[in-house]
Amino acid sequence: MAAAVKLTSSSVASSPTMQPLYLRTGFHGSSLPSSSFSATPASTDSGCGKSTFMRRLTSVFGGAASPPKGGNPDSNTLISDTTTVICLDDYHSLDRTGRKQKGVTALDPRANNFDLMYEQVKAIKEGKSIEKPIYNHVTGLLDPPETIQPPKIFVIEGLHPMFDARVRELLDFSIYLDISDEVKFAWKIQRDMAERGHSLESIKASISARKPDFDAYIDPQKQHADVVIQVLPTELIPDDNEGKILRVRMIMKDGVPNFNPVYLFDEGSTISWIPCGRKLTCSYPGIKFSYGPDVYYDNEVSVVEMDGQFDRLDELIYVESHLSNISTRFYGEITQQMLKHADFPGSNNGTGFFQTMVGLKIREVYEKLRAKDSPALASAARA
Ligand SMILES: Nc1ncnc2c1ncn2[C@@H]1O[C@H](COP(=O)(O)OP(=O)(O)OP(=O)(O)O)[C@@H](O)[C@H]1O
Ligand SMILES: O=C(CO)[C@H](O)[C@H](O)COP(=O)(O)O
Repeated sequence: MAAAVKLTSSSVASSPTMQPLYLRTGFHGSSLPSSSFSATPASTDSGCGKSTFMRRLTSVFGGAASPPKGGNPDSNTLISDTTTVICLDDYHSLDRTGRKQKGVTALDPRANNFDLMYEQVKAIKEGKSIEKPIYNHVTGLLDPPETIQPPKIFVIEGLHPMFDARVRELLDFSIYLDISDEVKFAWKIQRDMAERGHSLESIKASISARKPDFDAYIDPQKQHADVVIQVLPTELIPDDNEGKILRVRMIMKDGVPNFNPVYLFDEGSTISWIPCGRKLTCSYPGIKFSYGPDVYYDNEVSVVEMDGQFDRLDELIYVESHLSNISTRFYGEITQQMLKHADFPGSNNGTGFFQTMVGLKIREVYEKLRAKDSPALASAARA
């Protein structure tokens, strides 16, 4: 089963930043059905946290992810025991020079080969290996292809995981990381200025140059996602302009097969909860959770929201125990995952918390699909 997760991050798919991440899982091998599970952690723009989300996701399935052994050192692919994550940048049809000559950005559909993307995602779901191109981010060139074998869970992440209707149809689950302009800017500064030596002007220019195509081609994909993780500035500090405290909303489509939205206290009601006090340590400005039904792009959705940040991750179990439909295998699994990756960006706020929950949801969707195809195999996998 392959899950195609698209981060319209997150992705995985920047002002309002969206990154698409696609996760697709597929069965292969003679004893397995040819159908596959595909999920897409949605995609967002560059620098919106797709990679971080992918690391949380693959960790839920166990095993470390690494590039294909003995292959191109600039491969964008990550392989672990059960999951293979491919980056849709590999379907750029124009290299860096070609885009410059034609005056198009990588976000423009004309710079991407959607026919090949569709054919290859379909082939993986059918249990066939593919010769996938590689876009080399170091040289800006298209390198010779690499062989991708069909994994159990196939994740596609990048800018356009939900752009092409044919590819969308193949996805078993999809996620979009929707980062607001303010937050995207703060993250870009943190990484590109502090860590990569870029100037403030060049970061602003790069965001502005991408914005028209981002709004035209990337952002609209979020309407197709099963889950959108929206990252906004806090509302707990009036006129906050630091962008360090975040308000994060997990928007979950109702009625998605094999997926039951997470809820707080009482399913379907509208809740506002301040968990700070004897069981949860909170420093200024505190933490506020909200939950309730809503409508998003004409779809009925359930939304869980967290504004603020955790002081102590070991106390997270208190919050976890008040959430339901979280798809954990044992009491405290979310807290355990958060503690395991305490050094990842966003581990003290709703970004890490909700990304972890989405990882568990993808695992559950995968297992349910698998159980339908082969009940015996699914129970063996859980054992
Ligand atoms: N949840 C978060 N909280 C705070 N900062 C974050 C978070 N996620 C990502 N960042 C910041 O954004 C940067 C980029 O994260 P990451 O590498 O995961 O993004 P990406 O979308 O994969 O980027 P690219 O596509 O450019 O490789 C991180 O170095 C960090 O500074
Ligand atoms: O949006 C991007 C990745 O998500 C990149 O900008 C795109 O892939 C082009 O790459 P490069 O900037 O290395 O030429």
